[in-house]
Amino acid sequence: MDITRIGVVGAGQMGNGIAHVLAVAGYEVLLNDINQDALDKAVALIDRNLERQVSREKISADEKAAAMARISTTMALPDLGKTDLVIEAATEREEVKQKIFDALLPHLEPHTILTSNTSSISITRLASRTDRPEKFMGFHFMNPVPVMQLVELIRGIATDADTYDACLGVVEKLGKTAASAEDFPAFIVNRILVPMINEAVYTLYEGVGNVNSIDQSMKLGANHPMGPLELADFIGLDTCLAIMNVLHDGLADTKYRPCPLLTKYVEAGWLGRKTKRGFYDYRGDTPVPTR
Ligand SMILES: CC(=O)CC(=O)SCCNC(=O)CCNC(=O)[C@H](O)C(C)(C)COP(=O)(O)OP(=O)(O)OC[C@H]1O[C@@H](n2cnc3c(N)ncnc32)[C@H](O)[C@@H]1OP(=O)(O)O
Ligand SMILES: NC(=O)C1=CN([C@@H]2O[C@H](COP(=O)(O)OP(=O)(O)OC[C@H]3O[C@@H](n4cnc5c(N)ncnc54)[C@H](OP(=O)(O)O)[C@@H]3O)[C@@H](O)[C@H]2O)C=CC1
Repeated sequence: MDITRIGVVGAGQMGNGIAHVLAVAGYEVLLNDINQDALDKAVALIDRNLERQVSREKISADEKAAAMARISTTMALPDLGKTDLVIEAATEREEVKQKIFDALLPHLEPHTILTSNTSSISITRLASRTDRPEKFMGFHFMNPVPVMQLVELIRGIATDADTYDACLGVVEKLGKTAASAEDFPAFIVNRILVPMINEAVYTLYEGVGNVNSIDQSMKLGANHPMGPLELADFIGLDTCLAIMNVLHDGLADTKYRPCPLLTKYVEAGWLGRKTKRGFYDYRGDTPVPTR
């Protein structure tokens, strides 16, 4: 199947990165959000990240200009009706994603493939509530999208081979590597990574270490590029908590219970970098632990 126009729903940290790499690869991108401010910020951030790539000679100035010209934005979801593929990358809440699909489906052409960048939610369940479960699958990028090599591709129970192959073709055109994951809670990367982050929060909660010693231990002692609490702030504490809840509910095992301290940070609205406070406070020149 020939894919040329791609719709991206949600212009947060993942949506802007996804739009960026799709545009560089030559796709026409239509980026949607409910918030004009999020769209404006996403376009400004894409411009900045592309400029950094130009200055590091990863792409030319002409390639940057061509990529920017391929990105349009809209607050009207029906505008995505003319795309060949939609990648939904809105907030990690099933009811949010469900409402988006309900609103979008009447406008989609029959051939359009519908995918979700969800970190954890059942692809089969999301697909079952659409008119095209065979053309629905998980298209899971990693953060930061322009840097991370992997994309997890997750087939729902009804996803057909043509849909999988078309999405694989997009991943290959992006120069990224696909990993095929079965549709179980949080798939592969987050099934392993996010319980590790949750355990780091328990380590903090129980006073085994402080924010600095926990992050330093995993950076210097296990060669992780970021400490687990720094990484949690980078992913978003709301997203980490949502993933733990999906694991806990979906696998019915107490080993996945979210740490109460993670819940408390989310309740405070301290969601990490995106709200400037989480395990670290980002409002100054350098991040400072918040406890
Ligand atoms: C939650 C989920 O569903 C799934 C997930 O995504 S889980 C999260 C997965 N991601 C990770 O684990 C990231 C772990 N961290 C890292 O790999 C590294 O810290 C990092 C790549 C983010 C930054 O690396 P670093 O060496 O500290 O920084 P730095 O040297 O400044 O940047 C390295 C490159 O990344 C780019 N970069 C860094 N942050 C970026 C961002 N937010 N957006 C775009 N590009 C970025 C830089 O421009 C630089 O590019 P070049 O190599 O082309 O020069
Ligand atoms: N963060 C990460 O490291 C990763 C996240 N993901 C997944 O990607 C998705 C997005 O995450 P992320 O980008 O981090 O989240 P963000 O919170 O950064 O962005 C989500 C964006 O979606 C917008 N949004 C909310 N509701 C709607 C709607 N109905 N229509 C259109 N846009 C909407 C939000 O607007 P507003 O702010 O106004 O609510 C916000 O701009 C989630 O499913 C997440 O699990 C996948 C891989 C990695």
